[in-house]
Amino acid sequence: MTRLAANLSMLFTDAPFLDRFDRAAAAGFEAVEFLFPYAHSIDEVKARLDRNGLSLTLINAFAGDWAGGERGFAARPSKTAEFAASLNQAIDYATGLGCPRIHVMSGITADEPDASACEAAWMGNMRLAADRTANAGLEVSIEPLNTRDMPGYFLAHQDAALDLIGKLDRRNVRLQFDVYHAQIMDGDIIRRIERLKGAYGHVQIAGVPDRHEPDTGELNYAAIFEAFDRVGFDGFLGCEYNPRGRTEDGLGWAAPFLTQKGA
Ligand SMILES: O=C(O)C(=O)[C@@H](O)CO
Ligand SMILES: [Mg+2]
Repeated sequence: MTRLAANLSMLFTDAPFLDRFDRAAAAGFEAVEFLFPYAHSIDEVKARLDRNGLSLTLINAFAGDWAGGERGFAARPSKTAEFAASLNQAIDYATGLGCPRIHVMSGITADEPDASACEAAWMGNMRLAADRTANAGLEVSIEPLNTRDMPGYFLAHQDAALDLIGKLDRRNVRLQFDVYHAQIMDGDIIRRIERLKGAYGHVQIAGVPDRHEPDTGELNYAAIFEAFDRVGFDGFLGCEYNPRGRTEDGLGWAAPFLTQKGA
């Protein structure tokens, strides 16, 4: 069964962040995800989830100066203190908000002088993340990002991320399988959904190549939804795209999977 989560960092962005929860629920979503809730208290965010009966599927740990180009710390040898602080904060939010999963970003490492030091930093930081989140009953996700949108990011390919997860040897770290990034970098989406079954705990979707609604472009999302069903994926598909216009006007493709309000 296809279950959708609205990504509130990208959908309904004509409204202030806290009002996006109301808009997502009114549009028929039962779940949401977002990158960084940290400008708001846990209580403020929880009140919006509760009053709309929404569950939360994913948050990101703080990733640094986003506008300045930072994209997390895990693979950056000089940022271990920032990493630990962002992890503790994210665990507090995830626990307080009933969110099962934290996306921990690895960082831009293209300019780091020593690639092996980046991998060593990643291993150490991610083991810390895995162990602390496991104690809190949470999962960590890592996400390869396409090099067109995110040049220099530490993780770009699905198989490379899987290799790192294998070396990490922690059961609560899994892939965040973003179909948009995976198609741009690796392709072979249906076979990949089958082959990586169990290795991804969260999925995100968007049209390719423009990152708009998943109803145009080079991917056949009806077949992709069927493939996730066929392999028994029972998590949420995060709608992480830039709407072509007002979010609600572009939700025709999602209508079969949204709660019909007033029905
Ligand atoms: O850009 C994406 O895709 C995401 O999922 C964000 O969390 C940033 O990595
Ligand atoms: Mg994503």
